[in-house]
Amino acid sequence: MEHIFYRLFCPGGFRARLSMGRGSDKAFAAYERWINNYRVASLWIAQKHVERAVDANGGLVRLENFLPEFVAEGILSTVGAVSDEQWNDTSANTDYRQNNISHSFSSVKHAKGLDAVVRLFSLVRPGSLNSFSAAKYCKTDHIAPHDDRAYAQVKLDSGRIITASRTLAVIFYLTRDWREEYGGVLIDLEDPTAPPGVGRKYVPLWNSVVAFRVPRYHAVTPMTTNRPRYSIFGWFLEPGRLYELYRGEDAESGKEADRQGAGQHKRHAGAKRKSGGLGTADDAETAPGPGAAGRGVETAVTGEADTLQLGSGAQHEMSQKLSRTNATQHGPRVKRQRNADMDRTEVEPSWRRSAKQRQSRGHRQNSAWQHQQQEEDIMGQERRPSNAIQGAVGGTVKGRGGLGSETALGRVRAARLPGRWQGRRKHMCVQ
Ligand SMILES: O=C(O)CCC(=O)C(=O)O
Ligand SMILES: [Fe+2]
Repeated sequence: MEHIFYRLFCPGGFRARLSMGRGSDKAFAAYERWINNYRVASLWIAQKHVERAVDANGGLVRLENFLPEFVAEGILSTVGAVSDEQWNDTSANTDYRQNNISHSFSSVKHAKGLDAVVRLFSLVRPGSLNSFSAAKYCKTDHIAPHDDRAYAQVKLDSGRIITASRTLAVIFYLTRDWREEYGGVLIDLEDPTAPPGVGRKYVPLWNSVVAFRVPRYHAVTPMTTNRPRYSIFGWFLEPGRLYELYRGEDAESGKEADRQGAGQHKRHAGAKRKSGGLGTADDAETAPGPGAAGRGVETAVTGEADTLQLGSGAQHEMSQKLSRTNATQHGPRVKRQRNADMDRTEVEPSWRRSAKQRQSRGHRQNSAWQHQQQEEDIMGQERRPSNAIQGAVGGTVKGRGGLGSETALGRVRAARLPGRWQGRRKHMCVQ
């Protein structure tokens, strides 16, 4: 309940809107032109070479000044203008019977102008399945250690359902002048240069991206300020079960890990949690933060709907209902939970529109190329899976994201995964 209380004092969009300052209408219009211009946006993102940078930096990288300043401002205005009612509560308590760990924040996938933002970040890995949302952390919000491992079942246009795994996490920070003492610090628990169990701190930096390969243990420290911490976060997925998922055997070791540390996350033990519930339709708006971490096998069984989005050009869509399986993997000594929520990324309409416009203007080739490219990317994977993916789909292969990272995991002192999504409960964030 504590986090709900603090959200009452977590000022929202009004202030963010002002942040564009004088002439903000003009600036915002320029932002809208930029973000809706596929060629400009895709070239900009492409020259960031995010994945190359991730690999060159041991699996996690921070890229500063990621977007043109006025674009970052425009995104902050867009996210800041999301109303309190639109933010979805994304929280759970530590509850070993429910196999939950502590996390809380607010998230939203669909709001005015947000589709364009989500679409922009899909360009980090064009033509791939992805799932992005906006996040807002208020005082006491946090995420306990987790590794983001998760599956999603994706229904292709052909009707075939494939399982996909998160493989790359991307977070874009909208935090001006943030200070460590405000909390909300990202801790990379697998940085080889950091003391074991302590990790490396990434104080959220305005207009920066942190990207890392999944799985990778990390956490967000509890917020101590009423200043909202806004971000865009999400994952790219690849076909196949590319790592093992938790099966529940390690619940006891998770308890042990909990005893050993990360005690600050227990502060939310009193929060209300929807008991045993699977995701509701509204959970689709709830972003898959902590590892959809927990979104578990139950969901798959019940076959809840989900839609993921194809990155890049955007004319093509996976407008599918997905029955969802989500779970994440833990190494030894790791607490894990599973729960249900949904993660629906609708197709971005405006680029699709502009594609049509381009076609009607005789620029067919460009948009047709994008469409075909995406279709080949996904369908090709479906028709001609790599050996790794074939094996993974068969459920026998530990993919590159799996327990191969056991060495690193061994250094994680206390790792617990976030818990059950709370579903419909909305936030009250007032000025
Ligand atoms: O916002 C961050 O710094 C990390 C968020 C995160 O780990 C998540 O949403 O799973
Ligand atoms: Fe995460």
